[in-house]
Amino acid sequence: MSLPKDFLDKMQTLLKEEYEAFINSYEQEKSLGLRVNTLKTTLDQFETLNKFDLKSIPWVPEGYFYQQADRPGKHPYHEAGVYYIQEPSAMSVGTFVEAVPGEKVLDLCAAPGGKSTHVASQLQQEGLLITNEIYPQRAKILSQNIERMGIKNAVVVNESPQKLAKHFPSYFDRIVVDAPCSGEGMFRKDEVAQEEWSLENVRICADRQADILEEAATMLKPGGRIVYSTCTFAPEENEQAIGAFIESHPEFKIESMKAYEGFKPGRREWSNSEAEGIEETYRLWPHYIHGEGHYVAVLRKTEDAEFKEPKRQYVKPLNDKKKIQEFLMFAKVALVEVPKGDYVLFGDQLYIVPEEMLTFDKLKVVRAGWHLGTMKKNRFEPSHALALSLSPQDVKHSISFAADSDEIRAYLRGETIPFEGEKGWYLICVDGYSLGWAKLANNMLKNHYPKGLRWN
Ligand SMILES: C[S@@+](CC[C@H](N)C(=O)[O-])C[C@H]1O[C@@H](n2cnc3c(N)ncnc32)[C@H](O)[C@@H]1O
Repeated sequence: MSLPKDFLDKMQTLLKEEYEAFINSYEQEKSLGLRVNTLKTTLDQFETLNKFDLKSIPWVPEGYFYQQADRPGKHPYHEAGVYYIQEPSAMSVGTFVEAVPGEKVLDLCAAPGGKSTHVASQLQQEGLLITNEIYPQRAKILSQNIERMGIKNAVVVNESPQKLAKHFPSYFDRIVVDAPCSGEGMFRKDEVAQEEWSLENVRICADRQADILEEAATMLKPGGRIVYSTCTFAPEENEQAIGAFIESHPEFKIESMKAYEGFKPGRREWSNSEAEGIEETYRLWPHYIHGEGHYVAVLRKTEDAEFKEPKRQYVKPLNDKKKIQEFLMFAKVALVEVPKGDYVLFGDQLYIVPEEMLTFDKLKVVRAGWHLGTMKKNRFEPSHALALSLSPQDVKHSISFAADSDEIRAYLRGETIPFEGEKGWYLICVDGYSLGWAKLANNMLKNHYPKGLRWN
C-alpha cells in the first residue's frame, strides 16, 4: 500500500513516538463486522441459528466480527435483512446515538445507511426517522437498505442540509452528522479514499463540515443531541471542527460518553481551541482497537436554547378509505390485522406515513414511510418493503424454507416453486425471517422477488 507522502509526514508530526504502531497497523488484516437487525430477530434467536464464526464487538451489543471466508453478504439472511454489514468502528456512532422509541431523529448524511439502520433498530418502529442523502444515486441505495431491514417509520429524502434546515427548524430530538470527510481512516479499506486525498481536500472537507453542523444545529430541539462523526484522522475535521463549533455556539456543550476499552480521548493539543470537553470526544485508532479510524463527538443543546417554532404543517392523511378499497381487501385476506396509521397515496403508491411527519411539499422524497404497495385496477400488489417488514405471525399464509435449502436458492433466483395449498399471497421466509412474496395458484408459487435483487 503506498499512502500519500503528505499524509504520512503529517501523521508522523502529529503522532511522534506513536507513529510506528500506527503505520504498522496498515500491515494487518482489516476487521470485518456485521450488526444484527433487532427489528427482525433477537440476539438469542440469531445466535441459535448462526453458522458463522463470530466474535462480539465490545462497543455494540448487536455487533459481531466475522471471518471473510463466511461471506455473510452472500447469505439469504442478508437479503432478509437479518443483519447489516458494517465496519466495526462505524458501529460506535449508533451506540452513542442512543435513540429512544417515539423520538424524532434525523440522519443528515445517511447513505448507504449504516447509522440509519442502526438508529431504526433503536427506535423499534416507533417515532420518526428522517434519513437524508444529498446525491440521488446514493439516496436510492439508502432507500433499498431501509427497505431490506424492514423499517416502517423512516422517510428517505434527497436534499441538501440547507434545504432541510428551512423545513425542520427546532424539530429533532437527535441528529446524526456522519460527515463527508477526507476518509483517512478508511485507507486500509478503500483505495479511492487514498487516491482522492490531498491537504487541500482536507480543508475543503473541514469547511463543508462546518456548514453541515450549522444546519444541524438549527434543526435540533433544545435539550436534543447531535452525534458528529468522521472516518478520518485529520484534526481539522475532528477536534478543530468541534472546537470551532462549540466556541461559536454557547448553547451547545460536549457531552461525555461511556468509555470503551481502546477508545482514546480527543486531543486538545490538536484542537486550536479552549472549548470545554474536547477530551470527552473519542478517537478510534486502528492500532488500539479492531476497527478502522473514526472520530465521534456528542453535542448537547441546552434546554434553555432558543426554540424556533414556526407554524408547522403536517402531512394530511387520506380520509376517503374508498380510494384504498383494493388494499383493504388484500389486507383482509392476506394479513392478520389491517395496518394502523396515516395512509397516503403518491400516484398509485400507497404508504403509511410516520406520525408527526411534516408536509412533503417542496422536499425530494424517495420513500415516504412504510411502503405498502401499488394500487392497480381492481387489485392491490403488495410491495417488497411490506414483505420484509412483516413476520410469519402477521400474515395468513407463510412458508419458511431452511437457509441451505434448494427452495431458498430457487426463490432468490426468481424461479417458481411447486407447492400445494390454498391460493393467495404467501410470505416466503428463510428460517422464519421474511424474504419476499409469492402468489400461489395451481400448486405453483409464482415468484414476486424483485427482478433487480435476484441472484444469478
Ligand atoms: C460518511 S458518508 C455517510 C455514511 C453513512 N452515514 C453510513 O453510515 O452508511 C457521508 C455522506 O455524506 C454525503 N454528502 C456529501 N456532501 C454532502 C453535503 N454537502 N451535505 C450532506 N451530505 C453530504 C455523501 O454523499 C455521503 O453519502
